[in-house]
Amino acid sequence: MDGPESGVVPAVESTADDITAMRIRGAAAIADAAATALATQAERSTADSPAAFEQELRAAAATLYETRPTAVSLPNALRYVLRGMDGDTVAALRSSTITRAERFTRDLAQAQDRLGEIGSHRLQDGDTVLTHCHSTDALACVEAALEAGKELEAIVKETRPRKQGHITARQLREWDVPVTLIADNAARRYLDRTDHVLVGADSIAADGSVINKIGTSGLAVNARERGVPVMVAAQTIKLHPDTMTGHTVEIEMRSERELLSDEERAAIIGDATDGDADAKTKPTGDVDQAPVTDSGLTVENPAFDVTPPRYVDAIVTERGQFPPESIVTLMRELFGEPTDDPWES
Ligand SMILES: O=P(O)(O)OC[C@H]1O[C@H](OP(=O)(O)O)[C@H](O)[C@@H]1O
Repeated sequence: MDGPESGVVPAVESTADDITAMRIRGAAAIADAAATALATQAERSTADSPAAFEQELRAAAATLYETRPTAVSLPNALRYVLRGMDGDTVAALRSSTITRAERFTRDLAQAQDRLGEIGSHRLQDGDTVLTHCHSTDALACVEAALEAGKELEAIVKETRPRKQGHITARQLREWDVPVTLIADNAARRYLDRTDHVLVGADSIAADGSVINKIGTSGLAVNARERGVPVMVAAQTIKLHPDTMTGHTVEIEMRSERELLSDEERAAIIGDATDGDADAKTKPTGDVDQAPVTDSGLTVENPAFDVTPPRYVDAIVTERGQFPPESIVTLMRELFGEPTDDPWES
């Protein structure tokens, strides 16, 4: 149930819209926004019984959960906050939920700082890092290295189609790091000048596979061929508990409009009147159904890919750095046996 009858407040709907449209993006930022939205739901709820309050919170979590499928930090954040909802009265439930969400946000920031410090030890004075997309966890490693007095340079992949590499470049320039911005296709050539490939993650699977922005896997394979180590910066909130029981991570398929304008589509298929992309594609995020076209032109836009563990040298978390093959030990320790999602009841 969605909409006013579910009791979900407009602020939660608006956060969900922002995540779907990627106005809020990046796995950590999404988790932070989702936890904050649950706190807002708790604060503004007009539920008149504990059961109604809990039902509203579950509906709000479900609304947020439905936005994007790949970054596990989102369901991990929702689960964490909902499991802290405790009390026999609406007032007690409200206050425990808000406290839990605030704790989540605080812990998230602290974990990133700690991760950054650990990751910075891998970076030597004078090193050049090559980045893909924009990851606050990856940048935390650079920031900590700079604070330790090391000088670094960066080669920044543009990261089509949404060019999040520009966000990385802007942040690095604010820190005075010399930046060389390159097209994605140029990455292999620049690996000769690279000391570390440094990327973030949206999810880490139990076998140590890294699910990150599309293009990460090709970059990692090329880096291995060139002998350049690949370092993945990922807080433990990126560990995907369901993969311990054999589930795979859903790869988000985004709109073809991120790749192709109506005009470009019309130019390819040779029919200027036939440019309405929405009329020809299944909705964004539906991975089971490939876009359907009546023009013979199919456009696919996966947002993420899977890098097998053999191409990754280290996963850096706030709990230390791990070879990817041993990450499952940390997952068992943190998550134990997976249980049902609290919003699915
Ligand atoms: O949590 P932090 O390290 O900031 O970001 C992690 C990852 O989230 C982003 O996904 P998107 O841009 O939301 O599709 C990128 O794939 C990035 O590597």
